[in-house]
Amino acid sequence: MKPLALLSVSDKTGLLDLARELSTTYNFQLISSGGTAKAIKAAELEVTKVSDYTGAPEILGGRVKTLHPRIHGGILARLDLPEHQQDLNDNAIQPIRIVVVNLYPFEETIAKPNVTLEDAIENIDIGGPTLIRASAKNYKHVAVLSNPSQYAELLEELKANNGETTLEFRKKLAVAAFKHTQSYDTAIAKYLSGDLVSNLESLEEKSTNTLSSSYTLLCNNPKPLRYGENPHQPATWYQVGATPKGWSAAQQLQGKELSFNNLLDLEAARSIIAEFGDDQPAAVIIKHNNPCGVAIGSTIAEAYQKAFEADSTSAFGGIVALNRPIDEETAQLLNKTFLECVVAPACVPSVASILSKKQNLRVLVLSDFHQGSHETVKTIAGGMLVQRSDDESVKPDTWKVVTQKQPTPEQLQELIFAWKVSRHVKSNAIVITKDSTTIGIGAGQMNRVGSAKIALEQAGEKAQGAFLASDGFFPFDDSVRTAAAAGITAIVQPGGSLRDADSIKAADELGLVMVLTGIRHFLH
Ligand SMILES: NC(=O)c1ncn([C@@H]2O[C@H](COP(=O)(O)O)[C@@H](O)[C@H]2O)c1NC=O
Repeated sequence: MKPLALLSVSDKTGLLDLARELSTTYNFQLISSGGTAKAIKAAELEVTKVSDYTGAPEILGGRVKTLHPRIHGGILARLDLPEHQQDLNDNAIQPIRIVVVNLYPFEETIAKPNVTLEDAIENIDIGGPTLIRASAKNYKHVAVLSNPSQYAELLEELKANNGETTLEFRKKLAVAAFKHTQSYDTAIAKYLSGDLVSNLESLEEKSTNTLSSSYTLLCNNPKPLRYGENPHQPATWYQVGATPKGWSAAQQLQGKELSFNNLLDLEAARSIIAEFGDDQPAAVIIKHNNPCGVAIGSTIAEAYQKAFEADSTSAFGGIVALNRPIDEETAQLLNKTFLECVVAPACVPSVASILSKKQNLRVLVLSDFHQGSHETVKTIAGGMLVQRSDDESVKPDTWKVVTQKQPTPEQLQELIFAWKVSRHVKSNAIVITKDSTTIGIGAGQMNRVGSAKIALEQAGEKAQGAFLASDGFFPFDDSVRTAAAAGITAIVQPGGSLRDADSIKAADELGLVMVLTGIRHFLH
C-alpha cells in the first residue's frame, strides 16, 4: 500500500511541483481537501478527495472538511504501539506520513481596508491548525509542513533519505508548526479583542480588571542583521504583523544593507518629519538617535541645506529624512558630505545617477511617514514596559502665555517649531531655534542647566533673538536667566514646577515671552 500524504492548502504556491514529486518520485498516495484536490487533478496528477477517503462530505460551506477520525486517527496514531495499530486496523484507517497545510489568510484579510467581522471570522481556519497541531504532536511519525517555503527542504530531505524523513527533521518542522499556530491564534485574539485600541484603552483604565492578562507581540519575517548596536551583539529585525508596514514596507534604492543603528536612527528621523506634516518642506538629520539639524525651507533643497548648516560637524555620517521627493538640487547637496542614509517619500528618476556616485549611501523610499507604532515596548529585568507612544499632535491652542509680553504670531510659529523638535530629543532636552532651523540642541544631559549651556554654546551669537524649548519644566529660574543672558527672546516649556512663579518672574524681569504647554515630553 502506498504511504499517504495529506495536502490542504490555501496558498497554492509550489503545490503542483510538490504534489508531482511526492506522487511520482516518492510514490505517495495524495489525499486533499476540495480546492487543493481540484488544483492537483487539473495538473493531471492522481489525488483522492478527503471526502471520498472519509465518506463524509465537506459541509457548512467548508467549515468542516478534514475534521474526521479517519484523517486525525491516521495522523495521531503512534505506530510503535500495538493498540494504536489495532485501532487503525479496526477502523480501516491508514497512517498519514506527510501533512502539508497552509492556513486561511486571516492576517491578510483583516489588513484589507473595509473588512467586515463576518469576513474576518470566516477566515479563521479551524481544520488547518487542527491538522498542523495533530501532526506536530506526533512528529515522531509525521512530517508537517505549514509554509510553502518548506517544500524544497522536504524534497531534499526525501532525496537524501531514500524517500523517508529523519526524526530530527520532523522535530524541527513540528517546532515551526507550533510557532506558526501560536502566532496565527495571537493575531485572531488581538483582532477580536478590538486590536491595539482596546490594549491602549485598557492601559488607560489602569485597572487590573481591564488590563489584558497577557501581552503578545506578533512578529514575522525575521531579517538577520549583521549585528546589533555593537559588533558583538547578534541582532534580528522582525516585521510586526503579517503585512509589511512602516520600515518593513520601505524600498531601498541603493546602498549597503541597513544596520540596527541605521534603523533606530531612521525611526527617530521618521517621527520628527511626521511631526511637520506635508505643508512645508522639512528636513532632519539624526546622529545617535538625536536630531543634530532640523529645518523648514521654501524648497526641500533649502530645508536640507539649513538642517545641514545647523551643525555641519555632527551631520557627518548622519541619517537624513526629507518630506518631499529628492530632486536633483537636493541630491547634489546630499552628495557633498558623507551620510549613512537618506529617506524620502519618493525620488525624482533623474537623481539615481547622481546619488549612485555615493555607492554606500543607503537611499530609501518610505511612502508614509505617519505610520508609527501607537505603543512602545521596552524590556527590563524580568519584565516588559508598555506605554502609549508619545504621538499626540501638538495643540498650541491649549498653551498659556504666562508673561506680560505676548508672542507675535510669527514668534508663536517659531515656538511651535522648537517645541515639536524638543519632544524628539533625549531628555533633558533644550532646543534653540531661529528661522525654523535648530541652531543649538542640548540632549540627554543629567540636569537641565547642562543641556541649556550646551545648546546656547552651540548657538553662540545666533542665540540673539532666538527661541528656546525645554521638554520638561524648569525647577529653578537659573536656565531662564542663562537663556536671557545669551539673547533668547521667547521660551516654551511645560510648566508644572513648584517654582514656576520664579521662572515666570525672571522672564518678566528680563523681558522674555514665556509660554506653558501643560504637557511634558520626556524621552528616555
Ligand atoms: N474545516 C476543515 O476541516 C478544514 N480543513 C482544512 N481546512 C483549510 O482549508 C484550506 C484548503 O481548502 P481547499 O483545499 O478547499 O482549498 C486550508 O487552508 C486548510 O487549512 C479547513 N478549513 C477551515 O477550517
